[in-house]
Amino acid sequence: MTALLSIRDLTVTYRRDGSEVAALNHVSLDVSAGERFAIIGESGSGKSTLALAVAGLLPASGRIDGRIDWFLPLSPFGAKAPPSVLPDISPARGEIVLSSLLSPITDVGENEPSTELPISPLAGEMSGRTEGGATERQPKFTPLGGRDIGFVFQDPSASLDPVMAVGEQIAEVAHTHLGLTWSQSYARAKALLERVRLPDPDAALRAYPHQLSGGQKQRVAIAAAIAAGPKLLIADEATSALDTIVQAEIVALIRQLVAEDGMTLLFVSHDIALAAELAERIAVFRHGELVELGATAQIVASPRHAYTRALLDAHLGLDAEPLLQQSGASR
Ligand SMILES: Nc1ncnc2c1ncn2[C@@H]1O[C@H](COP(=O)(O)OP(=O)(O)OP(=O)(O)O)[C@@H](O)[C@H]1O
Repeated sequence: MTALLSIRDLTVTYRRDGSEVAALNHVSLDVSAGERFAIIGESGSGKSTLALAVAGLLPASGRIDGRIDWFLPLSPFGAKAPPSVLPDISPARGEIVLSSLLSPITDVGENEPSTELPISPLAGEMSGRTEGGATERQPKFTPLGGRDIGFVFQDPSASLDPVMAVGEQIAEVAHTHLGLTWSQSYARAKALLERVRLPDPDAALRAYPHQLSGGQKQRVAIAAAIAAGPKLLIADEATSALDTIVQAEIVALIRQLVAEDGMTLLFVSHDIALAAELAERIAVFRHGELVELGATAQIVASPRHAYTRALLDAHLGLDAEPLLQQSGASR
């Protein structure tokens, strides 16, 4: 499988009240294009930090070291993002590198003359390490939140604008990132509301978030996240606030949308059962460290790390059958 994302030696430290909190410690992993990849671990293990770092959404208090390399196909809408919507990545916070045409940087010279690439690996470099005195470069291209990366957060009430009709919120993504007219954008918003199976999409277009249930709001948030056709969908505890039945519906919806649109999924959850249901591979985090990474079947059937075993045991103690069935069904 072709890599979409390569993370190398990623370390994230937050500054808080004059002290430093290590959230991620020298994490390296690859995510393949088109795979469903889960990140699991207990609260505080660094899952959200990894998701935010990948999306370029870490808060200013987060210091990032290491590399995140992207292997994205070129956007037909131009390589340069409007500066106002660039993710918040400051030059001192690590290095994010983009390669194009789904070719790893090392392969660029072999497959395509780099002079013919609209975006060269160098031009795609987001920022240099300035603290060590290296040359600072202006951001020229970065995977763009909303266009290349769709992000679904745990709480849709916090991610949706309470005073904007949901149709407008979805249409705005399409208008901004796809260059559609407003009427085309609203047509796309309606089609997306149908795809996420909101009852009466016409009425839903004009609804405000407070008029929808928690599950319906999360469906709207998912519609907005995929409105520009991102390559990567990140769902960070996107079902955790929902009751079990709605949770299962949303997981099924995410699985379907990811398959239909050929997206890569980064599914962040504290729930190993949900992860096993959805993901092809699972990465287990503890205290900011990647302790185990493997195919879902291997993780569930023969975990190598005691911590993974403990997570499984904790789940099995509550509800043994579904996890095993779900992991079997996921393959
Ligand atoms: N903005 C922040 N400022 C300071 N420390 C933070 C910040 N965000 C996270 N942390 C700390 O970083 C560590 C990792 O947090 P993170 O939210 O990534 O973990 P998590 O596994 O996603 O947990 P949860 O499931 O509870 O969100 C924790 O110790 C947390 O307290």
